[in-house]
Amino acid sequence: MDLESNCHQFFVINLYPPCPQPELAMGLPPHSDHGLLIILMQNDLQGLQVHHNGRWVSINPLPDSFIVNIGDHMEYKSVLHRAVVNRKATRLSILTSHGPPPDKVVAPAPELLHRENRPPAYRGITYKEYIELQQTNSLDGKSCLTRVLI
Ligand SMILES: O=C(O)CCC(=O)C(=O)O
Ligand SMILES: [Fe+2]
Repeated sequence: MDLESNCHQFFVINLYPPCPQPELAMGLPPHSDHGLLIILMQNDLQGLQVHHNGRWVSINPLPDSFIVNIGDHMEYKSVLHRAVVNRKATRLSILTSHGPPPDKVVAPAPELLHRENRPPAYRGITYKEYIELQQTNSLDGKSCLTRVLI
């Protein structure tokens, strides 16, 4: 397989400086990640929270470990998460995100729809357009997947 033309990798660094009023600020608003697989490392500070059973749960950083997230394009439940800030120290997270090429239209696989005899639940959209949609401020705390539901 020609990996260069069949996938797209992002490298992201998030820097969250100390915040005097963390209860009034948000490091990164709620979202689920685009792409297939996201591998994240962070310094030894809490900040990442996942939405679980209707509430935000803080993820304790484990030394020498990565957090692996499933992205929206895996068609498996991607998790809604956010990053909060703190009063005392700078938090850093570094991640790579792996997805299809930007111009690739991602849509439910016709073979699976046919086998299940079901209409598609999502409209087809290029990976690039999906990322642009995900970066808008109009998601209102919801996963971008809700924007491509039919
Ligand atoms: O800083 C974090 O732990 C989360 C970063 C994140 O969710 C992202 O960049 O998509
Ligand atoms: Fe994320």
